[in-house]
Amino acid sequence: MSPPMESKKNGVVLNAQEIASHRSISSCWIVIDGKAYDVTEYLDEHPGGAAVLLKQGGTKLAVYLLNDKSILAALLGMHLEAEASDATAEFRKIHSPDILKYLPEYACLGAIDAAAQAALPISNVSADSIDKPKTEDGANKVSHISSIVVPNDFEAAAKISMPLKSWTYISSYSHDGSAFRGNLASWQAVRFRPRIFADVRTVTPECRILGSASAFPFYVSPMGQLGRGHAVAEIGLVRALARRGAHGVISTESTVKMEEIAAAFLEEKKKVTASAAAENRPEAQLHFQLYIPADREIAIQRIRRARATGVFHSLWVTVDTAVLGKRSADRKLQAAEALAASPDLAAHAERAGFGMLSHVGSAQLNASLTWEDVKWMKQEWGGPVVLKGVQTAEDAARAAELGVDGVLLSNHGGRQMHDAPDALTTLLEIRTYYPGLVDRLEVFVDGGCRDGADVLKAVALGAKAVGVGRPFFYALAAYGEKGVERCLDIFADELITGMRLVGIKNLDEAQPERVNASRLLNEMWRPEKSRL
Ligand code: HEM
Ligand SMILES: Cc1cc2nc3c(=O)[nH]c(=O)nc-3n(C[C@H](O)[C@H](O)[C@H](O)COP(=O)(O)O)c2cc1C
Repeated sequence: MSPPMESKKNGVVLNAQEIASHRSISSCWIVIDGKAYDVTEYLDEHPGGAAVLLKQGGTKLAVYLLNDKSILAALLGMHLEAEASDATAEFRKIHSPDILKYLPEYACLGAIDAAAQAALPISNVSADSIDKPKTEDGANKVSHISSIVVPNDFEAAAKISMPLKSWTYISSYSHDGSAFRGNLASWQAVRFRPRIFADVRTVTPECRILGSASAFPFYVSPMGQLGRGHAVAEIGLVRALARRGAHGVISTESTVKMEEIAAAFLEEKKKVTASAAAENRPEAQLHFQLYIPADREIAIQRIRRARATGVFHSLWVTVDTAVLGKRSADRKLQAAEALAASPDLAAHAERAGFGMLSHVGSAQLNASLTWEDVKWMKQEWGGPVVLKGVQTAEDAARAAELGVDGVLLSNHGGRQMHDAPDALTTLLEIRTYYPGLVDRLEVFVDGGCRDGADVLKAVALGAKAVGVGRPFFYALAAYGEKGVERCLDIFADELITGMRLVGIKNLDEAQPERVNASRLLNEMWRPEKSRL
């Protein structure tokens, strides 16, 4: 990206009229937080597409520093409705607070003065401005939370309550969804072998995750951009976790600053500590998920910031994202949005399905990582490290050799390599070819788990805990933090009922013979048969 002509304006105070005149594909300026940015050269690189930026051209995004509005509301326990008319709210609910770092320095044209700021029109274009197709029966009311009884019920509620673009972001998968569907199917391919006469009046699903007590062997997976679901965003999530004594992993791409998430979590935890201690319940715990950007310095700063909060127990480094997977549904929407925005964007719309367009820019991800990088990450963090997105037994074994504390077998919810294995099959691979490995490091699985009882299947096969993603995003989107609490309750209830019906009093009794995984074993990779 070469510096545009306007960069020479750097440092000069710009007036409103001048800014307002830059709203085309050949020159597009936007104002964020009292500063003008020339995003002309960024139009083609913006992972959210050119159309959304062009629609903001020549206007100001009147930035409330996110913390002022949505966080305050969250802390006060208010349910703040998303502000459809304020583009800043749109900007903030999609992007992590650090996002402007990805614009090159020369894109910042400089501060604008108060008079110019006041004279500029406020953008009121929503980033979610694409109309939703009408539902078949025309019903568009989210049902009462009491009608949500299984995790999948949240999906329908979220679909009704969310704008199409945000809904697509959460529900989509890469390519045609074969890994996504494989994940869902894998859980049903394993059956229980229930035992009778086990006196299951009292059962406990408590366990330890990386040395820290957990009420359940499941946790909320890291998901970026929770602000797109609900104004309470990550704050609502961690407050619900604190109240239920559950574990959750916080994404690098969170819409709220990690320090604010940590503070809200601590505050809520303080309120419930006494009752947790009285009932002898484990306390909630947060972990931090790290995307490693191309610039190692940025990664190190991120790790240090996370560590400095003193809240995150472990670091989960995502290793399945050398580049972003091909998210077909998002790409189609971006193309449609560009075409609808302006005929000038036809060429852009055609390119939206390829390359950098509709991908996270290369600066955010890092395609050059090798096993060597594990050393500095471990050193920087200085606590438990988990590799998130391991997909073969060999890589899990290599991680153990390097002294990594855990591996999460995952295909990113079917959002990365579209023909990737499901986590349960990879777990079977580990048990078959490296039988001692589950005792050398903690093995986690995620992808497609939609039933609390299913968690027990993974534990029986040697997993420490199961990550659950989309159901919690949907729950938050449809019902705010109350939805997250209900989703946790549903998973816990199903798990405990499952333990009783299978005849398991505690998780030590969840051993491989309690499940029949023959169908998945049939599909497992067998080197002796694969040699060509
Ligand atoms: C000018 C500064 C901006 C930068 C540097 C920027 C950067 C990015 C980046 C890196 C992403 C990838 C997702 C992420 O990591 O968060 C993204 C996605 C997106 N951005 Fe921006 N953005 C900017 C402005 C805007 C504005 C003003 C809007 C509209 C209000 C917008 C709307 C979107 C949308 C809709 C997505 C797609 C999210 C998805 O569906 O995956 N962006 N942007
Ligand atoms: C909307 C969405 C956002 C996600 N964001 C991240 C992320 O920021 N970092 C990450 O490592 N994984 C991310 N993931 C992957 C999840 O952590 C997890 O691996 C996956 O969702 C599990 O599959 P499930 O949604 O079927 O339960 C995301 C998944 C979804 C659905």
